[in-house]
Amino acid sequence: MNTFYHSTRSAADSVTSKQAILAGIAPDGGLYVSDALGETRLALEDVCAQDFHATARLVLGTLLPDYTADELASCVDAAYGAQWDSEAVCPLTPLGTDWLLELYHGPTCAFKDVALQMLPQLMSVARAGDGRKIMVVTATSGDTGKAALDGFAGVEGTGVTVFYPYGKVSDIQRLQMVTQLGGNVAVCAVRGTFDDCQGEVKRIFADRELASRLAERGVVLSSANSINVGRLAPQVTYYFDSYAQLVRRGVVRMGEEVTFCVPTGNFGDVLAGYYAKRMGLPVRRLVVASNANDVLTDFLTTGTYDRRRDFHKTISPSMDILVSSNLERLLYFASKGDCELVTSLMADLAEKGFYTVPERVMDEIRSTFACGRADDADTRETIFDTWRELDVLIDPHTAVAKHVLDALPADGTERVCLSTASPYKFCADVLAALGEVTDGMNGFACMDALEAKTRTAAPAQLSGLRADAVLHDDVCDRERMGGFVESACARVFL
Ligand SMILES: N[C@@H](CCOP(=O)(O)O)C(=O)O
Repeated sequence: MNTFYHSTRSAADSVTSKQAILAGIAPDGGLYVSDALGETRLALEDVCAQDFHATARLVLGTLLPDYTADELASCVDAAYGAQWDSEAVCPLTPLGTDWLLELYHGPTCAFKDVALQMLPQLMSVARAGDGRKIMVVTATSGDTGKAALDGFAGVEGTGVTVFYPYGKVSDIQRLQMVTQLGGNVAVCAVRGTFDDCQGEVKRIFADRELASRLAERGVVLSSANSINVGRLAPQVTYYFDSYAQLVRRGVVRMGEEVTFCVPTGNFGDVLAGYYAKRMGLPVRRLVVASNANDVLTDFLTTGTYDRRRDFHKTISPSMDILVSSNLERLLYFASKGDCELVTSLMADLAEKGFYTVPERVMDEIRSTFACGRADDADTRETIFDTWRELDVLIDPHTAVAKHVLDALPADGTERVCLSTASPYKFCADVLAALGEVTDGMNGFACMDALEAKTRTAAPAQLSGLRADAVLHDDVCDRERMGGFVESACARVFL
């Protein structure tokens, strides 16, 4: 057996990437990592000469080595087909003197589709011949939820349960989730924050009694969040592919370094950029852009990660996160695989609410990562200026990243701003940022007004929501989430 992945908190037990994907999270609460990361560097000449699909096969073949080439080829074809409204999948377009990497051309209009059109394919291959059924339990601050629902709806042998924070996602994000069709889906709002949802989902994964009750029915739990390596690996593709687009446009010479700026919440997206760098992509800087929930900016500046702070509800809700799960993977790699250190830092976070990282590890992190923040006023101003000066309509998360990028001193590299969602998912706040009065207007009135003002068109899958019935109206407290998952398993699988 090709043993390849182990927990960030212990290297004692290894599993294949298929097993890691089915499990979602390691039994000790750590995240699955591979010490082979960086051993195989992708040939840039190949990457620059091929399309997104071929690069996806190359990236996944490197990170998930126990999948066969044929298995990956059919996963890639199924994940990146006609459900995308751009043949390029993730096109790169000019943004003034920088570049916009448009990651929202998939079925749910957010970057999560890149991985969540793929994860169900990877899981189906991994569970072939395994009679167990999988309930994919997902916490979302707005985008992952719908992308997971869309990806897993109707997939044989799997179910998907999504928890989102009540009143803390945009109107359109909520409607995308609560109108989801499918006999294997469940959606529930939670009175609390995304961190409450994610924290409880992790506790549910660790609940041995629940696991044994579900096992009696042949059900196991897994994750569609970026804690699952099957979520993370597909996101590496667009870093390589965007670099290839820059080379093909003639603005970057092969081998020349590039800077990426990433709107960041759970740290999965920017970590995928770090994986790309370790796999040979010439990256000068990965810039972590935060909104007013700037725990990562403070961490990268001071070396102390401190979640004991006020939570801010912002106009970039998908980033309203104070516990960025994937930072644990970066700590593992930056400490050169020090599981003991990672375990003690995570224990400090759980018990004291903060941890401080040794300076040598911070030096390693800072050699690649930069950071910055944008509050809501900065975000609105950036949406307004970008539209007025560049004729480019961007969503609030992208605006956070653009604000941070604009504030950085130029470093001579070409710079790519990751655009993580369609502005129409946040039409009320985008319309208001453009100077329009939105009082008393619902999401669809704002959508119509935004189309009229900007002469752009809302994606059909968002404007079509107005005709869809609300199918999921459950709301619960954090303590009831485990019970909700168990009932969902009973309904979906029995
Ligand atoms: N920003 C996310 C939060 C979950 O992050 P993930 O990448 O780990 O799924 C969201 O929009 O749900």
